[in-house]
Amino acid sequence: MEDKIRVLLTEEQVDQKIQELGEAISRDYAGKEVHLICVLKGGAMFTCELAKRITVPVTMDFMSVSSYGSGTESSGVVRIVKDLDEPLKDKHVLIVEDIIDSGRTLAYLIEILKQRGPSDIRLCTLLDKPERRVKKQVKVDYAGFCIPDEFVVGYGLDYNQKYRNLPYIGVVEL
Ligand SMILES: O=P(O)(O)OC[C@H]1O[C@H](OP(=O)(O)OP(=O)(O)O)[C@H](O)[C@@H]1O
Ligand SMILES: Nc1nc2[nH]cnc2c(=O)[nH]1
Repeated sequence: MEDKIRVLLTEEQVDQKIQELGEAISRDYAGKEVHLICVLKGGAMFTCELAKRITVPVTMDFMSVSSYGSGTESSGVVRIVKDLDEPLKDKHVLIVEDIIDSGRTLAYLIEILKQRGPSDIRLCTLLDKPERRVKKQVKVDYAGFCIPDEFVVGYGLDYNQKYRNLPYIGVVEL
């Protein structure tokens, strides 16, 4: 059965925002190389679109983490399913996520990546749900949109593994 999806952010709004983020990142990293870390699976589409709009030299790596949780809640106990291929020593690391919700996944990830000796670590997310934050120490350097506490899909985000391919952000009307 098809779910009913209400559009929250159109494809044009998302494209425009990614362009702006790409420009801001290119300005801030002028004269440097930025090492993008894509957090799979949700971060894949956003990372690719963002990378296309960054004008400083870019390298990319991919990581997959699984957060033990029930339903739509993450628990903060995070397991690395696929680790990075490259070391982070002396790199300007930019973690790219589709969404920060409780902040549990990122709080854990930032702690383990810091131990690998990067020059600096920043965080870029397409969507932020600040009202939901449990881990207040997670500081978002680049946020596309702050959204209300609704379960969203599209642009990499899934509902039971579906809808990651939607070119817009929507809410599944249950
Ligand atoms: O701030 P938090 O409450 O920790 O939630 C955010 C995390 O949840 C989503 O991933 P998910 O576990 O759904 O995996 P997926 O990207 O493979 O779909 C998202 O990509 C973040 O990694
Ligand atoms: N698909 C999806 N995954 C999430 N993980 C944390 N918040 C969300 C959300 O709103 N949608």
